[in-house]
Amino acid sequence: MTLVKKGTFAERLRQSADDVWEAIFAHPFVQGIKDGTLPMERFMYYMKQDYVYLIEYAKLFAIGAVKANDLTTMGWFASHLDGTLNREMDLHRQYCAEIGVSREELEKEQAAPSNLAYTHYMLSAAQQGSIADVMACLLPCAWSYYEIGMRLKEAVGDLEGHPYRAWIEMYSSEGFDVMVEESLQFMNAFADGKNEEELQRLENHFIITSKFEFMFWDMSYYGHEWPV
Ligand SMILES: Cc1ncc(C[n+]2csc(CCO)c2C)c(N)n1
Repeated sequence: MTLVKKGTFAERLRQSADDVWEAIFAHPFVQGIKDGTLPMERFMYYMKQDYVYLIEYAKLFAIGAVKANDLTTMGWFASHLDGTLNREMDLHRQYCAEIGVSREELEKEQAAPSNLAYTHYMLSAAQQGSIADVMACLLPCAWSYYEIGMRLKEAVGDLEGHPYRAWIEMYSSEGFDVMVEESLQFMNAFADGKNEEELQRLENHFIITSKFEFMFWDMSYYGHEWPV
């Protein structure tokens, strides 16, 4: 299940945020997806917020492509920019179409405070930093979803008739593990040769974006909106 190799920088990152990740796995929103008990109305709120999140998140792949030092890396970021916009977001468009929420309505969704803070933190760190900063911010998003997807699929077993089947299948699908594994390899390569101060900055990005992942689940479950 774990893709991380011992002694790598990625392992250091994973360990440094382990308590945050455990809180994510135990969160009632994630547990509710697993049991199928999460109210569909909360799930749809999450999907709409996630849709506008992904538009901003996808820009990190674009920044990564600009900051890449070779064509293989540039191509990897470009292909995931395409994948996010045209495949992952299709899942959201499909769920929304099923309950009568149009594409236009999805695009008009206003980001809630935690959502806006999360994407702005990543975009600022990515723009100011190197490709290593871009990857440290991107990683918790893809990697934590991979671990959630694997845990949920294992716990649920047969997904037939499960209300969140498409969601669980997307994040536990083959191909997604490849994406995460490649991200870890890039992270280790980008961290190579960096001094301790730089590594700590990357670790800090990883911990903060992991905490934002928790906040995204929390916001989706409790509906933390703008106070006025
Ligand atoms: C808040 C939030 N965090 C993580 C993901 C998952 N995710 C976003 S982009 C990507 C990689 C490939 O497109 C993955 C796995 C999400 N949807 N929403």
